[in-house]
Amino acid sequence: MGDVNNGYKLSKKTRLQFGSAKPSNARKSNSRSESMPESLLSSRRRSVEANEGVEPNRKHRLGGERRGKGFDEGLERKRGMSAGAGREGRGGRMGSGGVGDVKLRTRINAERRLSGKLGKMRSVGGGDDDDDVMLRTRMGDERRGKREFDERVKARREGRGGRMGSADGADDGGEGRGGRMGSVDDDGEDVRLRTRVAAGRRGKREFDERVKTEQGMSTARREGRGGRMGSVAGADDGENVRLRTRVVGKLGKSEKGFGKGGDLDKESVKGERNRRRGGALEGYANKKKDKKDEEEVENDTPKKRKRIKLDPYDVSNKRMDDGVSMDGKETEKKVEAEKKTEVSKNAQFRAIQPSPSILSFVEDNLLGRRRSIELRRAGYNVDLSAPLDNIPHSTSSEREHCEENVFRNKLTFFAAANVSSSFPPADLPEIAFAGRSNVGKSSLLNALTRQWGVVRTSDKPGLTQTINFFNLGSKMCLVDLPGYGFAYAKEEVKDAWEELVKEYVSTRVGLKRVCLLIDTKWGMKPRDHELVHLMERSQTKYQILLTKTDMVFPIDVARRAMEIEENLKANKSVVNPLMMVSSKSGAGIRSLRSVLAKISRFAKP
Ligand SMILES: Nc1nc2c(ncn2[C@@H]2O[C@H](COP(=O)(O)OP(=O)(O)OP(=O)(O)O)[C@@H](O)[C@H]2O)c(=O)[nH]1
Ligand SMILES: [Mg+2]
Repeated sequence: MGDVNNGYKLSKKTRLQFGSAKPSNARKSNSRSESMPESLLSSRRRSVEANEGVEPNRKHRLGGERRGKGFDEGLERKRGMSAGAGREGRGGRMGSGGVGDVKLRTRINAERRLSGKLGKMRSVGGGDDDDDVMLRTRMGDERRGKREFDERVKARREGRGGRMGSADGADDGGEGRGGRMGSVDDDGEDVRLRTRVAAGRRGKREFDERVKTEQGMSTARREGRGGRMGSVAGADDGENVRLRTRVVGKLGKSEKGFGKGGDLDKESVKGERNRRRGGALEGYANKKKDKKDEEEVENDTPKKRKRIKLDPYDVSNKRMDDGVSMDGKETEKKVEAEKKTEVSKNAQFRAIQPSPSILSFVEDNLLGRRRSIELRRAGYNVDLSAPLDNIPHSTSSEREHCEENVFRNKLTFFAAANVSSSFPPADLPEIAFAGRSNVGKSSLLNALTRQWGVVRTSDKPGLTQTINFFNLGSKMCLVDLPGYGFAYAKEEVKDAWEELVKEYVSTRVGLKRVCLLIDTKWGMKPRDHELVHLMERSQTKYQILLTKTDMVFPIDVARRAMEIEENLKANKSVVNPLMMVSSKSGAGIRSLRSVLAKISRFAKP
């Protein structure tokens, strides 16, 4: 057993180290081979065991020398082959050094073949066996086949055309235009494959030609040439129908889009489409149409449209100008209505055409709002209070005396009454001044007598709360009445004032005239009319005085005067003319003095 191991080890060392053996390696390998199982021992060992009777070491040495000699010869041959035809792939074998080496090389070659390196390897040792022969034959065939293939490709690139045939196969009857890649072994399988590929190319080519033709025909239809799409292959079968459908879809047009002259085999396309859908849509459409017809037959009367009923009190659906009453807006609308009424009254007021006498009176007395420069041009000294009550173009720095002698007397307060029983005895002709609160009654007394400060005045309505009697000398008595209407006083107090005034103007003996003061800006109010009716009933002479004329335009002063005269022209107790005054500017004061002086002059005690 130890010889066998030594023979195995020595042959390997010999191959690697040209036959030299080393005892140390033998010992090492011996110890290793003892553990090697019997099944793994190679045929090489068995051949060594066949040389029994020879000293193992000597046999090994002789064999190694012989093998070394044969190896050298094989190596020389191999070098020559490698430099010549061996490199060109013609094969060739290296010589064998011995019988044992044949199987070893065979084994090594088999291992190398398995590793895929066979095509490039050369046999190290000699010795031919069947496997190597077959292997080399196959390798040579492959090399030849590759070489021939390369030659064909080269010839084709140089433009010689033709087809790439197989190395040893027959031509399969191709068209010759396309050029075919041949296989090394042109057997039946290759023929079928080429046939299939060629058929696929022909199919694609025919499809492209069809598409091109149909595109040309569709262009011709657009240009009005009409015509019908035919089948490229002749018969109009299902394949052509599908093709046209694809072409139409590709062009982005339905068959209807080709115009009236288009004869695009609509039935075929429609049939194809229905065939795809299975006719389900058409059946559904027909059923729906039939059902609609039945409903129309049953209901002869046309359907009524649904009308949406709107809630008139629903604010959310209403436009703003619908006039719907909304919370908090009723009062606003009332105010707006009143404003409209006021606007209409103002419009009526502005439509009044004053009489020429009134207009001339207004202009002569410079009534209405005037500018100071205008007053200066008229010769009045604007630095004085109530300048228009002065003499125009006066050189005196002081106020001239009143032209009416009666008004040159001193104004003296002598009685106040809040009830009728408190009235003083009527010894002098009395002239009373009545009107709404804050209309300027007390101010007018001061302006008439030019004695400012005798009668108390205030911008606060309701200052005068009793009937105040003033003597103007011994000739005349001036009476300041409390106002009526709005005042800063209690309602019952105001009612008492009104009753007292009414009693005084209706029952007072010695009352020669009641000057009813009316604010020029606002005109007569209902309470003014009440007092007018009362004086009409009591036949008390009254005369209308427009006050605060300096607050409005002259034309409006004339309009107001005209308006009041028109309203009171039917009254019998009213004394004309209507007087227009301004305690502030003094306009119309002199005219009023003249009127009142006549009363005192002609009044009987
Ligand atoms: N611009 C202007 N203001 C006047 C005129 N007359 C009076 N006033 C002012 O009107 C306000 C009221 O004047 P009064 O004379 O107190 O009025 P009244 O009628 O006596 O008022 P009662 O005593 O409350 O009834 C005062 O501030 C005056 O200055 C006028 O002709 N023009
Ligand atoms: Mg007063």
